[in-house]
Amino acid sequence: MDIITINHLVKVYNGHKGANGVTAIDGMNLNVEKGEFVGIMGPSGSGKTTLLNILSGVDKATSGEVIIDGQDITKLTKDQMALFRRERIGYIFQDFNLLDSLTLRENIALPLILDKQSPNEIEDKLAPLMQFLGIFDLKDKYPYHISGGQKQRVAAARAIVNEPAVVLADEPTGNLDSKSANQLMSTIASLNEQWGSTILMVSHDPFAASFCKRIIFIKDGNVEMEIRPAGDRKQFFDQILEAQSVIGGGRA
Ligand SMILES: Nc1ncnc2c1ncn2[C@@H]1O[C@H](COP(=O)(O)OP(=O)(O)OP(=O)(O)O)[C@@H](O)[C@H]1O
Repeated sequence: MDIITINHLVKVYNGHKGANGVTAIDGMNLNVEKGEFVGIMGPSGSGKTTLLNILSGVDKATSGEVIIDGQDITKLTKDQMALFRRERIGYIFQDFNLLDSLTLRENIALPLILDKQSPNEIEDKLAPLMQFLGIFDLKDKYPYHISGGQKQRVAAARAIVNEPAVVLADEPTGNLDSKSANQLMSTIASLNEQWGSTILMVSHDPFAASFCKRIIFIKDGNVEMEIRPAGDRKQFFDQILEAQSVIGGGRA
């Protein structure tokens, strides 16, 4: 079952009033199935951020359809989109965006509190998730009391606590050393494999991308090619490097 269906998506920046704008997305078609872990790669300027911004409703498509969990988000008003985003989309950001004045438990519960769920409902969702991620014993601590790796797991828990249709991750390993990047990607992969979350991740980093189950390479605002692992993760890493050498996609 598709959880994301993108049909003939076009995004032109500054194309109004007869001006020739910049075409960032150029008639893209793309499907993501429920439970997939998809990486989006491509050279600088190929349209990755624009695609993520449209999926998250930060930016409006110029034309085309973007159907997430049965809803064409291009048809939503600003307020409807804000609600849809809060209820149906989870995010993992580069800098985690945890709130220092809240405990870890409160940080994770925030989407549920905003959704006005009862304390019992919230507890029922939080406890198994925190246990799964190995952060249950830290629940009453504050972000400045815990390590970077633990912060990542709290951010991952917050991204999926309200069972979003899809989790969007934007360069999640961008600021991390290689050990932390490995830990974060293992956590994200376990959310996908064991918790069943659908994840779409934009990354320049072949190591991070090697945890994905499918990688879509975009170029000039369109899907150029896609690859799936032919063997283990090391082999997939080599496949990614090879694909990048064909179309470009390292940090320009
Ligand atoms: N707000 C904007 N106004 C005008 N043009 C824009 C805007 N944002 C992006 N663009 C252009 O759209 C194209 C796609 O940009 P985008 O940021 O989506 O690429 P990207 O693949 O995410 O690049 P990077 O890997 O460098 O982050 C580029 O030509 C860029 O210059």
